[in-house]
Amino acid sequence: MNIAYLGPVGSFSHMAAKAAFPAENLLALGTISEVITAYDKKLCDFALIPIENSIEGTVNLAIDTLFHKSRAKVVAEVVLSISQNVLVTSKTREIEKIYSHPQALAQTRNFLMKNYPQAKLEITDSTASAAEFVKNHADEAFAAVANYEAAEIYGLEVLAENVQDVKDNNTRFWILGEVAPKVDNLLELEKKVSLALTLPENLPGALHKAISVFAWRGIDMTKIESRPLKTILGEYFFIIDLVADEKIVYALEELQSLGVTVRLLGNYNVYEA
Ligand SMILES: O=C(O)C(=O)C[C@]1(C(=O)O)C=C[C@@H](O)C=C1
Repeated sequence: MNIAYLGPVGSFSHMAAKAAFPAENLLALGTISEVITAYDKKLCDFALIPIENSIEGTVNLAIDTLFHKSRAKVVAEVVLSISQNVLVTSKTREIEKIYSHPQALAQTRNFLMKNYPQAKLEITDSTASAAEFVKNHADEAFAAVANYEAAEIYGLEVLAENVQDVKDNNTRFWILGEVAPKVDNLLELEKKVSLALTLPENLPGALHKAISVFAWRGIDMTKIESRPLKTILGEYFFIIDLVADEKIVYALEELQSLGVTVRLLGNYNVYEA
């Protein structure tokens, strides 16, 4: 089986993909959009994308691409503990530029500002591509924020370790596929259902009415987030995560009668990597 993920090797997505699919063929792609497109074009059996981090929140590019450009279904979630490190080619130079994925720079913002106030922050498509870039510019005073494995893979030195601003740092990854993958090696944490709701116009209190269908049935909502519909300013869709519950089917019927458009993103098991 082929599993697409945000590469290159040594990214956190790579770690999550290895944890969920230790014996499968892993396909490193350059961007999150490319990973989703590869799945949509059936170039892989499963695709793994980062969705949300405990410090920095939703990975907007992933949610937006999934909602606006794809019909892919979420068939599993993997939660990975994230430890960020500052990687360099030489420990003796004053760092001029620090490269990383925006999520990783955000997770280490305070540490970087305090310890390298002179350094410019530069965005890359992944933490591992930052490490690769720093390796390929070994004569420059550059650093990458990336994981420990990337230091080994790209032959970089670890200048500072475990530098995220909140020590307990976790990222959720969604696995896109047609059927739930066999993930026997990981601990199952819970079962969830994720929905994307679009509210009808001209319905006062539409969001209140929509989420009340879960509240009065005692269905546990673990996340709600709005993202722009990309139509006009002030129009949104809502991502809702629920703890799996057999009453959800009735809640969906009620949403339909309210005129709420519901897309079932997935009904899946959550695993700890
Ligand atoms: O850049 C990587 O290594 C990724 O796999 C992406 C990503 C993300 O988008 O959140 C994954 C986990 C970490 O939170 C930082 C970056």
